[in-house]
Amino acid sequence: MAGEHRLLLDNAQQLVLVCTKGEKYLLQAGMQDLAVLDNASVVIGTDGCVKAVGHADVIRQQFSEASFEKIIDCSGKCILPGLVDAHTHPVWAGDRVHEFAMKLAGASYMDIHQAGGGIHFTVEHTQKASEEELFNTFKHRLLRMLRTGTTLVECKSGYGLNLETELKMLRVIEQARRLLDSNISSTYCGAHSVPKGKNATEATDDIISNHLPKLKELNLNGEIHVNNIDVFCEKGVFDLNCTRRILQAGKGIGLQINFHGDELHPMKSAELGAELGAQAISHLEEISDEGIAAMASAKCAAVLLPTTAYMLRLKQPQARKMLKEGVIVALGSDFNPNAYCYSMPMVMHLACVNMKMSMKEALAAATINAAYALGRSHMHGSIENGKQGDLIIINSSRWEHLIYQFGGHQELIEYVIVKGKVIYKNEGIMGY
Ligand SMILES: N=CN[C@@H](CCC(=O)O)C(=O)O
Ligand SMILES: [Zn+2]
Repeated sequence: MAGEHRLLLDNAQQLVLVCTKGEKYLLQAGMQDLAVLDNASVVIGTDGCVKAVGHADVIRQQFSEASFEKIIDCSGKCILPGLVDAHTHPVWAGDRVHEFAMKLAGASYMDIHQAGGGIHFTVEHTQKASEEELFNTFKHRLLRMLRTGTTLVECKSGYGLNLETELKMLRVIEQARRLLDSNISSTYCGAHSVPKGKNATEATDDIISNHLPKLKELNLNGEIHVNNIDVFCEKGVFDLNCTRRILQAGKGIGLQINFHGDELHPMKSAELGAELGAQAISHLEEISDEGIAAMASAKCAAVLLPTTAYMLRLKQPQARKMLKEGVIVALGSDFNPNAYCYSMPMVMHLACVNMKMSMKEALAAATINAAYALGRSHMHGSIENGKQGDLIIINSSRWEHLIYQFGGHQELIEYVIVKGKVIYKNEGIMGY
């Protein structure tokens, strides 16, 4: 094959494709057969998409007449798809390190929330922050995520609660979508908490009558691109009825339903999500057996968040039961001021140790299935012809090291590539 191409990744020890037949997601059985090639190469075209994958000698022969803007020798290294983080809250001002100390001393997440801290604390600071300040900190966080291998990330609003600040957050997400290399799925989460001075029904009415019509207008005229609608469906926050009303209204303006459910109390959120055709539901530590069955048959992805269960010492979500019963299991970092973790390699490690997933299951959950949870698995989540050329190269001869070396991703990840362009190269310590 002649012609000009953007990138050749030559002769990797292992090339982890994840899947090969255009699967939109992998269920438990498919996760066991994760597609991995030995001594393999990848070609990315000038449009940023994958043009060829295969054994190195075959690719060399096929492309002997071609020219490449860049060639990377991957001998002894592994190539994996860019990681997908299916759940983050990355736009905010004011950290909550003081609350971490309170939780270590025994306070629960809800104790702090009901005393006016938690999300309320972050809302107060985010409302006061300028758009520029929010963008700068958000940018820094996205760059840190990229360095840990995340190339597609879901980003929520939800620390504004009033229309003005929610829109400020969504504009910040939009600016990043336009200016930075990260691929972003944007989520309106105005129902993240009940704002001070309103009850849940009043907040629900405000969202449906004022927030969503404005979002629809801004989405239509292209000022912002919001993809998903989210609600924190929880005892003392938004009950099932308010959640249903908000999600239905969001779906009515064309947003995918992707919400927080069954985290601290059993709420029947999973049953509701399945009924409403939700693309995904996150947390699910308290899901019912009926909820698991309903999500499996509705093909509604379960976005499990191992950092939250770990930091809040919650019971672990039942990953094994969900996998066994045919639920599409995905992973997210839940990066937020409560769970300060950017790293999907660490999330996969926690999923393996605490939720008893295998490394293959964790990788599928952090790639193709996380992309499915965002409705993006036709272009992301695996290395297949026609998909976006988002990849990471690790300096190890076995891909499992990305999960095994807890916290070792900083040294292991040598390149992060988005649309065939190297956007991060780890140069190591000076002089070594
Ligand atoms: N549970 C609700 N929302 C977040 C926490 C947000 C916060 O505490 O600021 C979560 O997914 O864990
Ligand atoms: Zn969350």
